[in-house]
Amino acid sequence: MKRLDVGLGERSYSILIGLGLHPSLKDQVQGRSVVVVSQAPLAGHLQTLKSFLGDAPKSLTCFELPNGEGAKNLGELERLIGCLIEAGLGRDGMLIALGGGVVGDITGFAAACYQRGMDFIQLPTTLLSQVDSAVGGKTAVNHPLGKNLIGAFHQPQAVHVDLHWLDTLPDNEMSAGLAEVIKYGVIADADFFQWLEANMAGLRAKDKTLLSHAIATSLAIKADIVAQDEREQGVRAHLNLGHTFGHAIEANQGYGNWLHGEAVGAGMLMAAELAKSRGMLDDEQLMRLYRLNKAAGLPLKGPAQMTPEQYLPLMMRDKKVLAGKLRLVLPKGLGQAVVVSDATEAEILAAIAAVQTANH
Ligand SMILES: NC(=O)c1ccc[n+]([C@@H]2O[C@H](COP(=O)([O-])OP(=O)(O)OC[C@H]3O[C@@H](n4cnc5c(N)ncnc54)[C@H](O)[C@@H]3O)[C@@H](O)[C@H]2O)c1
Ligand SMILES: O=C(O)C(=O)C[C@@H](O)[C@H](O)[C@H](O)COP(=O)(O)O
Ligand SMILES: [Zn+2]
Repeated sequence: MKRLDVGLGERSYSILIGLGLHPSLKDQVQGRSVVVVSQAPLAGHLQTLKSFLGDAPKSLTCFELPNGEGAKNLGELERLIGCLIEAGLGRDGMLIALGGGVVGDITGFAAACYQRGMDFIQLPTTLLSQVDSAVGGKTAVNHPLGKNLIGAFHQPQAVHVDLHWLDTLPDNEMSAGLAEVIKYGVIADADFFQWLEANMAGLRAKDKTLLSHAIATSLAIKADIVAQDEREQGVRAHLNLGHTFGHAIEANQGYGNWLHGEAVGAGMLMAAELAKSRGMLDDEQLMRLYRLNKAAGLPLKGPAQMTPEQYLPLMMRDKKVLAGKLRLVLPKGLGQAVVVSDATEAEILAAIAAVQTANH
């Protein structure tokens, strides 16, 4: 079992990564009224969780969210809050998110809102949620006009990562998670990027030793950044590499038609093309990113029907926009990132077009 700590003073918590659930999870729910939020594909894992918790909770209610990104909306949030009220949850209750980023983000937001704030635990079951969304306290639902536009910063009490959960995860969801893993290499760790180049096939084959290393390295980077800048006033923006483009793709295509990780994968290439045009990335570094995304099974282009011009208004809804100016995260070589606020429309359109016409 590996343990990492997210150091946020009184909001600090631990991340436990291993095969099987850690006994401390039982202590965390002991004697409390619990609502577990999950989805249909997790039915087997939900049964295992219920058996593991046994009679530790005072009561346990299950709430099933519909499948897919389309469920991360205000209507489902209202339905979930209705379930909490009917289950008689008070502020001393506990929410558990058993699922991927969709379950984690909406459950976290419900925990932030319900009775003005209650505890919740993240049990992330997709690779993406294990390396990224379960940690850091960004909680949200989508608005039809933009991703994650309604949300709050609200940290979980604990994050438990059981590698067994990934056994049932479909291949395209593994690839989506690998996009965020690659992101950490690009923004913060050139050695990790190189390690990913050497081990991508093994990761896709779900080798547990490799996955454990990739998850722990990713979360160590994320925990360090979040501890420095919980509310994204500075360095946390680096975790958004590729997302200004990627969120535009998700909103344009209709939520769920492009997976978040797929859109981020294409978005990272667009940011990298822009960085190359500014001399911040050389040809070889750019090619390495294309090759690594390809090895991860990620798309190497944005949606064919989406024109570069269609990206711009959606990108302007990004939460990093300040004083009406778009701020973009760009790679600076491999292993570092910077935020720029002077990218012109022409540069952005050219970067998108470069990805759309590249032949890799
Ligand atoms: N809060 C953050 O910091 C943060 C970070 C990254 C992404 N996100 C958000 O996360 C969401 C994407 O999360 P995701 O990629 O986990 O997608 P997801 O939550 O939609 O899960 C993908 C699919 O896999 C199923 N599934 C989950 N675990 C499974 C398992 N073990 N076996 C079989 N099926 C399983 C789910 O039911 C779902 O159908 C997006 O909404 C994105 O905006 C948030
Ligand atoms: O934790 C962060 O900070 C991130 O940016 C992680 C991203 O992978 C994640 O998709 C996040 O939800 C995007 O943030 P947003 O503020 O653009 O919604
Ligand atoms: Zn993301």
